[in-house]
Amino acid sequence: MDDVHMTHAHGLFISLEGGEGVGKSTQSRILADRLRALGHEVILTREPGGAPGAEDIRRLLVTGEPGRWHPMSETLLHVAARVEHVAKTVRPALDRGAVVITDRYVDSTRVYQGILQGIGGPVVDELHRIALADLMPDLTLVLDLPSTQGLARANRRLGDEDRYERMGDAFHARLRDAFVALARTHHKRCRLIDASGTEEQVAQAIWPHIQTLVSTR
Ligand SMILES: Nc1ncnc2c1ncn2[C@@H]1O[C@H](COP(=O)(O)OP(=O)(O)OP(=O)(O)O)[C@@H](O)[C@H]1O
Ligand SMILES: Cc1cn([C@H]2C[C@H](O)[C@@H](COP(=O)(O)O)O2)c(=O)[nH]c1=O
Repeated sequence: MDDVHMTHAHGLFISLEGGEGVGKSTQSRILADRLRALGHEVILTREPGGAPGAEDIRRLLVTGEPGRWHPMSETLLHVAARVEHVAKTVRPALDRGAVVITDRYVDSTRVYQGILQGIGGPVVDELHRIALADLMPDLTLVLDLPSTQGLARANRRLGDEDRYERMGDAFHARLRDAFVALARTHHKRCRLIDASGTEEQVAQAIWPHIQTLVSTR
């Protein structure tokens, strides 16, 4: 079942999703630059993070040992970070008509915690309904790349924020499959993008979807 919710009135809400190192940050930046060049106000943000309290929570999630949290604690930390992010950054920007581009959002919780860490999709969706009033992106770009290639890219620029990268090869292979399945399930909102080309090729694959979205608003 698809899940398009139009719970904001003015701006455009775009999320980028996928496994580690698929190019979400790179493509978010390219997209923001292109939209700004057309005169749009663009807020480029990320999860976990994107607001002061959410960035504090991010440190708890992306550093340390892979098993440091119970999966439910981990889920609640991501939801708490998202509440701060949406309240302080996303909603105010959408309310004044800006384009918000976020590097990860609730689909990451659905896949990482809901599927891979066993919390269950319905539990994640219920938490999202309670805590975020079901706010969903207008468009989600799911970047797809074999997990070994993504991890090789990600490992080139790792600092100490490597907790998820250390969750193992099998975890990351399953992650890719889960994102592809999610994109197919939520096909009205999601676009599956082949992320194996150059930065420019991937950006060219993304742009027509953005033009369609902007022209229909
Ligand atoms: N199309 C591409 N081809 C080759 N390298 C790329 C491409 N896109 C991004 N990279 C490089 O791969 C690395 C990871 O890219 P990026 O940070 O954009 O990915 P990400 O999906 O945001 O990663 P993470 O989920 O780990 O934060 C960076 O060093 C970036 O320069
Ligand atoms: C939003 C969100 C994120 N995660 C994980 C996925 C990533 O490994 C890290 C964030 O690191 P990035 O380099 O900024 O992509 O957090 C998660 O497990 N659940 C979530 O909801």
